[in-house]
This record gives sequence, C-alpha cells and structure tokens, in this order.
Amino acid sequence: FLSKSKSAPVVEWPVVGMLPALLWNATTDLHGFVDRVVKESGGTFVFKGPWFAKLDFVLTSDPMNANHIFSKNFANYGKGEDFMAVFEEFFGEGIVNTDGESWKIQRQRIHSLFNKDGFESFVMETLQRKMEGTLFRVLGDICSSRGLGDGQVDMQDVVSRFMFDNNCMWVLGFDPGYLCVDRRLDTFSCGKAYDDFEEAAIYRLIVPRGVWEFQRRLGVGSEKKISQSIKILDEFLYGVLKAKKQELHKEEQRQQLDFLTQWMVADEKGESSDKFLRDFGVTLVAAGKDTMSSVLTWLLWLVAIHPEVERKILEEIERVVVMATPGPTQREGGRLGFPIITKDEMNRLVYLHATICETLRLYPPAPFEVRCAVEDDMLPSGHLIHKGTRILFSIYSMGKMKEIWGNDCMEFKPQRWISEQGNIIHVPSYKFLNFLAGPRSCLGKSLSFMQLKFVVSNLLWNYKFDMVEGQLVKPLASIMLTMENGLKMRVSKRDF
Ligand code: HEM
Repeated sequence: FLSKSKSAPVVEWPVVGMLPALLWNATTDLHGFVDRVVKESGGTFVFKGPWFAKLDFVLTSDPMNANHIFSKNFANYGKGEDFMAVFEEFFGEGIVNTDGESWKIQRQRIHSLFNKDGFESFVMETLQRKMEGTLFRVLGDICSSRGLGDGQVDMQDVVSRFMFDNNCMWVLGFDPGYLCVDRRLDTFSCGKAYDDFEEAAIYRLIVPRGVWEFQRRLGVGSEKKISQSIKILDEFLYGVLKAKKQELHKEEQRQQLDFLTQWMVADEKGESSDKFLRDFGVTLVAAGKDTMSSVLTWLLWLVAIHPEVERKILEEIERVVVMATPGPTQREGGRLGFPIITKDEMNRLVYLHATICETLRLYPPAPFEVRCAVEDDMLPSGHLIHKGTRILFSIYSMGKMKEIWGNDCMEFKPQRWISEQGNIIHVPSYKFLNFLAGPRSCLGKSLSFMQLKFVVSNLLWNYKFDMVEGQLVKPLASIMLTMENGLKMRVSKRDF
C-alpha cells in the first residue's frame, strides 16, 4: 500500500539515538510529530532508541500492516512484557493488559455479559436517568448562571464526569456522583487519577524501562503522580467491592445487571480474587469512560466551529425523531424536550452517525496501539521485524492519510461517510482502526454508537454550545486523546 521508508525524518545521535527528538516533541505536540514522521517516511519508520536500552520500535500507520498485525498474523503480535509492565499497577490482569489464555477467557465472558438478555435496555435506561436527572439539570444551572458563572463551563470536565458516573453505574452498579446537581463541580479525584495515570504512562512508554523503574523506586516525577492515582483507585474499587460482597446474598442484588454483579454471581466457586475484581472494574470503567468522553468532547468542539454540521444534525433529529413521534413532542408543549429515541430511529440518524465517525477519524480516543512480535516476521511494507520488536501503530495518523481519505483528509466533512443512496459507507476496520480490527477488536463498539447518538442528539437538541474566544484547542500528550486545556464553552438553552 505504501512504500518502504524513504529517508530518516528524525536525527539519530550517537549513544542516545533518536530519543532527544521524541522527548522534545512529546512535550510540545506528540501526536502531530508522530503523524509527520510517519508521513515523511512513507508510512513506516524505524525508531532507534539509545544503545543498550531496548527501546527501538517500528512506527507505522500503513493499513496493510494493520491488517497483518491485528488480523492475519494476530497470533504473532501480543501486548508484550514491557507494555504490560507499564500498565501493571493500573489495569493489573484486566482484559486490555493480558495475552494468551487469560485474555481469551475474559473476552468470552465479557462478550456474553454484553449479550445478556436485558443488558442493552439496562444500559440505555441508566444513561437516560443520569442524563435527565443530572446532566440536564447541571447544564440548566450553568445556563442560568448558577453554575460557574456567565453560562460558561469546561465541557470536557462535564462530559468526563458524566461518562465516569454513567460507566460506574453499569460496570459496578454504583453511582459515585461526580456530576452532581447539589454541589458545584468539586474535586474529581477518581477521574483525575485516571487522567494522571494516562498522561504519565506516555513517559513510561518512551523512556527506557530501567529509567522509570528507578524513578518509581525513588517516588519522584510522574511516578509520584502514578502512585497517588493507584492509591485513589484502589480505595475506590475495593470500597465498592466490599459493599457489593455484603449485599450479594440477597436475591434482589443478584438480579442486578451490572457487569461486576454478574461476574461475581457467575463465579460460584469464588475463583476470582479481590485483586482480579478490582482490575476488572478499573479496566472496564476506563474502556468506556475515557473513550466516550474523548469523542464527545471533540465532537462538541467540531460541531461548534462548523455551524452547517450542527444545522444538518438538528434538521435530521427533527425529521427522524420529532416529526415521527407526535406523543412526546406535544407533551413538551409543542416541542420535544427530551427525545426518547427508539432503536429504529437511532438507525435512521445517518448524518449524526457520519458526524461521529468523522470525529473519530480525526480525533481517535485511543491514538495509538502497541504490539510486540513473538517471532521474526516480515511486514507487508517490507520491514523485517525481529522477535521482541515493539510496534507502535498510529491510529491518529491513519485517520489523516490522503491515500485512504483523499486530498481533503484534514477537513471535517461528515458527508464523506454517506453514499449517494443516503446510507453509511462501510470502511474496512483495518483502514478505520478506531475500534481496532481482528480478534481483539473493541467489544463495546455498537453500544458506544447507541450511547453517543442518544447523548449527542439530546444535548444538541436542547442546548447550544458556543466556544469561549481566545482558547487554544490541542491534544494532550497522553495515551488517550484528551484536550490539553479543556474545552471552555458558553452554554445556552435553545429557543424553539
Ligand atoms: C468511542 C468509543 C470507543 C472506542 C474508540 C474504543 C476503542 C477500543 C480500542 C482501540 C480497543 C483495543 C484496545 C487494545 O487492544 O489495546 C478497544 C478494546 C476494548 N473495548 Fe473499546 N472503545 C470504545 C468504547 C468502549 C466501551 C463503551 C466499552 C465498554 C466497556 C468498551 C470495551 C472494550 C473492551 C472490553 C476491549 C478489550 C477487547 C480485547 O482486548 O479483547 N469499549 N476499544
């Protein structure tokens, strides 16, 4: 698909290799730097780390390599020992940090939890309750200046709290109440613990393992942040677990559909240790919370700076949902205050679906994937991979490749996802890698689209979000694509 490396776009120094360029750019514009390097090298680049540091890796965004690594030769590419060491204290044995048999068993069991009767309705009803009961009331307060003042708020913070509470409700069966009407937006310790860890993990990934392990022993720099984050999350998760165990003998509790309850009920012999249940909880809350709040934040920004996209989304909601459901419309005095969108209507929100895909393309919540070769191999791009070599796949860069998306790849154009017949154009997963491809692809994909469509349509129908002038919107160097400076927006209630 793409040609072999042309010339090295990064200077290689004696002894330290290319590490200085990586460290320098990691603090300024990591994702942009990776994108430039990959493009200038024709799609795949061999990064040389310091001598004796085992930090060499292959950086690629070539779709043929993606197909090979994540699908065709899946068995040869695991997460690898170094990657797992980086995330050990955070995810432990959670599904995203395991390989082999342990991963296979968890995947099967989590898959069946997603498919359990009534689970989808439980998740959507939970989301609706939190949205109606809390999110809308918080936004209402902000509009009437009872919130942070002048109808302004950091929407990244709001959606992050909302998604954290929402995910805790269906993963752990408990609402921690970080988005709350009665209080102002006070300390968000658990959310901050996730963010701090994810930001610090980047450093662990790009410096030699011995360096961060030494810093961990001393408890300095980003390692100090990591140990504080772990402490907060441990306290939170073990607390939830203790309360759940005390209630689990009650039949009413055993019927709850949240993942943790269902996992514990199925584990009759008590084979899952408390540590494993903690890892399971931390991982699944992260899998849903960080990805969903990222895409919601970038989407609110993109829609705010593209008014024509906002207009088309509203027209579609009006056509597909409002006009089609006279009941709720009339109940709200001639307009729909809170669209209860049916599954069928959800499928017909094609333009909204396209807007979500387009946001994901330009701003993938998980900007890269790391894999490690089990045996020697040759990539379709012609690069020889030795056993133990790390591969860093840039999903961020793949979403901005002319070869896949055309010359207008840097523009935000939801229409590119819609065919002449008005249907969503299917792009193979190895070219649109946001949910990954192959046996390890995301288990929450279809649920994510349902939740995103529900939240976005309700938010945009009821509220207008305008940018507060004079802010710089840019991604933070982190393993999740969050905004470095938050997203300050002016929120106002829509007039109908
Ligand atoms: C826009 C939303 C989402 C995006 C972009 C996304 C993306 C991804 C990606 C890239 C992976 C591969 C991770 C890796 O192997 O390192 C993944 C795996 C996974 N995702 Fe999602 N995800 C989203 C939402 C969700 C939600 C809501 C859930 C529900 C809890 C979820 C559950 C999972 C699970 C369990 C895995 C592990 C699969 C495995 O290792 O076999 N995801 N997701």
